[in-house]
Amino acid sequence: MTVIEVEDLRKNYGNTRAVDGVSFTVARGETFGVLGHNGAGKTTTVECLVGLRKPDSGTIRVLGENPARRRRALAQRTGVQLQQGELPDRLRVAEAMRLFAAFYDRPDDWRAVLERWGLGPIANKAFGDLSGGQQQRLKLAMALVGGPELVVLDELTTGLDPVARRETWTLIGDLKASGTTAVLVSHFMDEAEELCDRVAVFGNGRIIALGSPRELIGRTGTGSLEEAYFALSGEGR
Ligand SMILES: Nc1ncnc2c1ncn2[C@@H]1O[C@H](COP(=O)(O)OP(=O)(O)OP(=O)(O)O)[C@@H](O)[C@H]1O
Repeated sequence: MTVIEVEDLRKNYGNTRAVDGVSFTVARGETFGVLGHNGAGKTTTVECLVGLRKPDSGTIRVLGENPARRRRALAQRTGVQLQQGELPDRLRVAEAMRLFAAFYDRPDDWRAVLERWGLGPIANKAFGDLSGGQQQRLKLAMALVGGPELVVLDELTTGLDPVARRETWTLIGDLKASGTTAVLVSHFMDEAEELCDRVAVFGNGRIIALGSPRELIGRTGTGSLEEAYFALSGEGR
């Protein structure tokens, strides 16, 4: 079943063509990577998917709904972690989970989610006292407490040290294994190669390549998704 369908999406900011005719689909259970350089149109696309921005034209269906019209209904079925997701420093882990669970009509048991994502031992710690990796783990748990059918994660591992990044990869692996559909926006090609079933490479508001990491590596005759990305996007090294 198709969870996301985007057809000829366009969005301008004044004279800037942020998204310029983007089409793709995401199947149920798929982990789909949205890749590309700064300003390529990734965040705008994802914001349209979750109903935070209204497209100028094109059609979007997420879980069968139009996000621009049905944002609230979709928010009950979707977990979102966008770039600017800071929490108050003094908010404790358990409080954050309880608060987020209250946004949903039928949330999972937040204590169980907290344990499942390894946050039990730090449940009483304040957000500001957590390590970067722990903060990301909490944000991921918050995105999942509603028991979503789809999660959208924007630059989940930006700013994390290598150990915390790997830990986060393991969490995403667990999420994948649970069958949850995921859209990952990332700058990191190694991450996308490891985690994503398919990726869309964005450039100047368009998709310049779409396929599994293996297909893109094969198509470009390169040895890694990072090399394939450079070959496809024409970015300098
Ligand atoms: N609110 C806004 N007002 C005006 N221009 C914007 C706005 N948001 C984004 N843009 C512009 O639209 C284009 C696409 O931006 P967008 O944030 O979607 O790209 P991105 O691929 O997510 O970039 P990054 O990796 O830096 O987050 C850029 O040229 C950006 O400067």
